[in-house]
Amino acid sequence: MRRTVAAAAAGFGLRHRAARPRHGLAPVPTAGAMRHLPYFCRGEVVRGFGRGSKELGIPTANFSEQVVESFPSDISTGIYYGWACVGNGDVHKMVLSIGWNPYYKNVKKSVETHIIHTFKEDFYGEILSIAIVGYIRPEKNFDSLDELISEIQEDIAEAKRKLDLPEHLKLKEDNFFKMLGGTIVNGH
Ligand SMILES: Cc1cc2nc3c(=O)[nH]c(=O)nc-3n(C[C@H](O)[C@H](O)[C@H](O)COP(=O)(O)O)c2cc1C
Ligand SMILES: Nc1ncnc2c1ncn2[C@@H]1O[C@H](COP(=O)(O)OP(=O)(O)O)[C@@H](O)[C@H]1O
Ligand SMILES: [Mg+2]
Repeated sequence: MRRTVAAAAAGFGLRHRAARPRHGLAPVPTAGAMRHLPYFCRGEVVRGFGRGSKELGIPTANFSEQVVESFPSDISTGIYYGWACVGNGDVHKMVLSIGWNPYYKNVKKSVETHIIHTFKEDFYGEILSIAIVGYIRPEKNFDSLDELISEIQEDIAEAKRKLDLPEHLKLKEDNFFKMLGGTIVNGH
């Protein structure tokens, strides 16, 4: 497993210290999120509750419990963005949710990646590789499913914009994504 490059992460953190202010709320501190970035991870895609595609229209590739537990225990729950590839496929932009999905009151923590790309078919059982490069916001509860969906759509728009910045684009080319069929980390 590749972890934080301290110097890069420190500079990164200063520029991204505050989450975007929404609904007039003050930005929240994000030290617990940024300290670990960029964070690289690989693992098998497993089944979740099947809500992403059916209820939200936004599928999320869920990591196994073992991979979830391999994340740093002090990484902030919340919504992140970065890069992802399935197997040895192309690298795409992604948004990621880490936590308990308060709208659904999940009992187990999940780490779920929505890849900003249209796939022809599901890829359960495949190896998903991700580089988490930035933090967007904490997880929230919502009064309705429509509010959750529109917030996720905003996250996707923000991720698309941010990932076009040169400091993020360079991670798309990282050697981590070039180890085709190479070492699988996190025990998978
Ligand atoms: C970008 C993004 C943001 C999300 N934000 C929230 C959130 O604020 N609150 C929440 O309860 N769930 C949030 N989720 C998680 C969804 O509720 C979850 O992906 C959905 O329930 C699908 O779960 P499943 O994979 O088990 O089917 C988010 C997911 C994504 C991809
Ligand atoms: N763009 C995408 N991003 C993430 N997963 C996708 C995407 N397109 C198709 N999928 C497939 O959809 C599955 C996720 O759908 P979802 O409804 O969240 O089910 P689950 O609850 O089993 O995670 C992924 O495991 C993957 O096989
Ligand atoms: Mg899912």
